[in-house]
Order: sequence, then structure tokens, then C-alpha cells
Amino acid sequence: MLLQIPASRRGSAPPVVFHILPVIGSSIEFGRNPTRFLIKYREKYGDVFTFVILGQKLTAVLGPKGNKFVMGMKSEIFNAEDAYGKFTAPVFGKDVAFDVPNEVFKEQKRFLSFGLSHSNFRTYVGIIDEEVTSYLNTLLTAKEVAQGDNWKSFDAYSVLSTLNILASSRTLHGKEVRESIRSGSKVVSYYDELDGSLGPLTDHAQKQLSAFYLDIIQRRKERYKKMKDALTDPEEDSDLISALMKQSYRDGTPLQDHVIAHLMIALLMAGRHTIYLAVNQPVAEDLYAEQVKYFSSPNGILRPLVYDDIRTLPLMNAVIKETLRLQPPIHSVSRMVRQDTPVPADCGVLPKGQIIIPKGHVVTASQGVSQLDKQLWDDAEKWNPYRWLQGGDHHNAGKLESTDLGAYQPFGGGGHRCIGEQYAIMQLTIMVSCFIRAFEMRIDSEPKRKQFTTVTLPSNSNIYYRRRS
Ligand code: HEM
Repeated sequence: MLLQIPASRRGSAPPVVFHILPVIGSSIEFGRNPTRFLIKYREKYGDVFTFVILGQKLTAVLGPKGNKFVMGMKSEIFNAEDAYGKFTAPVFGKDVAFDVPNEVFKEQKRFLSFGLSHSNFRTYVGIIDEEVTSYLNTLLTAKEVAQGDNWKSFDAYSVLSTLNILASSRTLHGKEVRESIRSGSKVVSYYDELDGSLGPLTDHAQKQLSAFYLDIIQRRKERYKKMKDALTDPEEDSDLISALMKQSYRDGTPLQDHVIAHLMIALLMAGRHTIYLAVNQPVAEDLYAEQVKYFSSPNGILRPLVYDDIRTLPLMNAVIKETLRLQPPIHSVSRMVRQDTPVPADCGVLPKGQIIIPKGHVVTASQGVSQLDKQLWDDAEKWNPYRWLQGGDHHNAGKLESTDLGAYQPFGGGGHRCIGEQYAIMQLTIMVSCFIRAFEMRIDSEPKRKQFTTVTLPSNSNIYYRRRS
């Protein structure tokens, strides 16, 4: 306890959130709701302060400028693999993402971006539409035929989680993955297990998924070889597994099979952040009116979704933006501090002068905090998609100045900015459009969520629906 007093008054070190037990620190209070914790202590200590979680010192640098400072810093100084590697390696597997130096991960992201191009997206729209529509028509409605005044409900998390895997598997992962899901394999439940806390279940699920992808790669290699021996052109699969099988690092080393397998797991896990949806009835009906306005055809049937049209749906975009503002699936980003680093004066100073974040701290920026900041957003806690329609992107009822652009960062920023943003928005737009076209929907209470150290997952989020007549 005594040590905390000089630490907070030393002039250069950030103030420390008061705690009694040195190792436990603020773990319990932070664990209950990280965003609320950061908002509470920001009020007390300002934008820059340190707190202790399980013996690790974390320094928060909050606000739009803090987001830019942390997300924009060079990886030699604020390092992501040191901060995330031990958590992501058991989930994704070895030798990918934060288990390799940033330079290698950058190359891996370049390989993955082959599947995330706008020209691919044009094809993906029809495929995802077909997957979601057929799921809604068969699985959901076969189980519970909701018509007339009978409202039925489904659990948004489990339904969207399945749809997310179906859509990603058909577009990015290829036909073997899609087929195995169709035939009832346990792939979906393994991905669900990877979403939980680290432990024996994670280990088992990671090994099973890794073996599953390795088997696909092996069978493809055999098939391609047979075709080559028969002097026919090997059949081209137009998915990411086949694209990755052709890639080599700059030094000429081809991607090893386990790296391809683990990248596929990493991609699907990263893409699962897409599964967050908020619906309330008046907005759902406005969304339906938007579908009618943009997609009506002379015979009264809504025409199929196409990429260029879904990108310009104003209310749909606003609903997605607002949902990601209020409940960003990744509410904070963290980096390990590799050398003592001064905080720019516009992010925060102490009465005694400049703040220095010491080497060994984990530095944290929180879009979850800046996106709820009452100084920056009117009615900050209210889910109001219409705020985005008043002044266009990043302007909300006149409160956000251009200098505050760093306030809205659901996809992060700087060198680690999300590579799946456009894909995620496309997938969400199609899923929501398909639901809205098929059903009237409402929710009775705010969906529940559980926040973990950096991510938020929905839980018990029941959506009521009935078929449109
Ligand atoms: C609504 C959905 C999504 C949200 C809100 C989201 C958000 C984010 C954020 C905030 C980061 C930065 C993390 C950091 O700086 O520490 C990130 C990184 C990343 N995202 Fe997403 N993401 C989403 C969907 C996706 C999808 C669909 C994919 C792939 C298809 C994807 C792939 C990645 C990858 C590979 C990274 C790591 C980039 C790096 O560290 O260099 N994400 N995402």
C-alpha cells in the first residue's frame, strides 16, 4: 500500500488505482465490467492511470487521443504479440498471428487479404444470402412455425453464431468445411468452445480443428497430385485454403500445413466478432421499409441483394455503426510497453510534468470508453442509429469535431487495424437483411452481454419474431 503513494506522486509515473492486495490488485472490479471500471477511474484520475490485474501493471490512456497514441505507436515500442501471444496461441495454434514476430504476421495478413477483396465480395453476397435464407427457411421455421399473432423466439447468439460459420465457411473456408457442417460434424461446437475461457476444453477444440483443417489440406494435395499425374489441370478451389497453399514468405519458404490450418482458425475466430446484432421493433420496421425502397421489383417481390446496393443502405449502415459504437465486440486494445514511453501532453500530464509509461506495463486504449463518452456523444448510452443519419460519418448531432475522429474505432487503428472490416459489414448487412425480409422482430429487454478483458460477447439475447404475411 505504501509503495503506491510514492508511485503515484513521482511526477513521471501515472497515478495508480488504489488497491489492497498487491497481486490481485483491481482484478475483481475490472473483471466485472472493464469498460465501466475504466470510465469510473477516468473520472477520478484523468485520462492516464495505472491499475494492477493479476500482478501485471496496466496503464490506460483513454479518449480519442489515447486511442490514436496507443493504436498508432510503432510495434517496436508498444508490442501486440507480447501482450496477446500467450492468450491467442492456445486458441489459434502455434506460429500464426501474435505467436510470430509482427513482420511475419504482416505477411500472413497479406495472404489472408486475398480472400477479402471487393471482387470476391461481389460473389460472396449471393452465396451468403443463399446460406442465410435457406437456414431461415429450413432449420428455424421447421422447428417453430411462427405465424399470425404467434411470436416465437430464438437465441440471437447461437443462431447468429451458426450463421456466421455457415457464411464464412462457404465464402472463405471452402466446400469441405461447409459439407462437414451440413453433415452435422462438431466443427461448430469446437468453435464455440474456443470462444470460452482458456482451459482443457480450448486445448481439445484447438487440436480437433487443427486436425480437421490438416486433413482437408492433405486430401487436396493428394487430389491435385492425382490430377497432375493424369495430365489434367488440377481443379482450382476458389477459397482461402487453396490460396494459402500457393503462398510463400518473402524469403521463399512456403507456408507449412499447420500454419495454414491455424490461420484458418484465427480468421474464423476473428470473424466471430461479427455476431452481434441489436434489433428493436420500430427500427426493424424502418429497416424493412428501406429494403422495400431499394429492392422492390415490379412484381412486388424484393430482388436479390447485390454488393453495390447493400453498401449504400443508409439506415442499415447506421444500425451497424451504432451497434458497434455502443457494444464494440473488441472494447479495448492492449500492447506490451517495450521501453519507457512519454505520453504526449495532449493525452495527459501530471502537476509535476510529463507522464512516462514504464517498460513492462501493458498499455491499453479503449474504444469502448471513447465511444460512450458523454462529452462527445449526445445521449451516449442510448442506442440510436438515427444519430448517424443526421450529419454523415463520424458526426453525431454536432458534438464530434474533426479532431475527435479517434473516438470511434470499433475496428481499431494503426498497424493492427482489422483486416476483416469490409467483410464483417457485408456479412452483417446480408444477415440482417435476410432476417428483416422474412420476419417482423422485437426484443423485450436489452440483450445481456459479458465483457472479458478485451472482448464483449452477447449472452441470453432472445429475439422475438413472426413471419411476415
Ligand atoms: C464486427 C466485426 C469485427 C470487429 C468489431 C473487429 C474488430 C477488430 C479490432 C478492434 C481489431 C484490432 C485489435 C488490436 O488492435 O489489438 C481487429 C483486428 C483483426 N481483425 Fe477484426 N473485427 C471484426 C471482424 C473481423 C473479421 C470478419 C475478420 C476476418 C475475416 C477479422 C480479422 C482481424 C484480424 C486478422 C485482426 C488482427 C490484425 C492485427 O493485429 O494486425 N476481423 N479486429
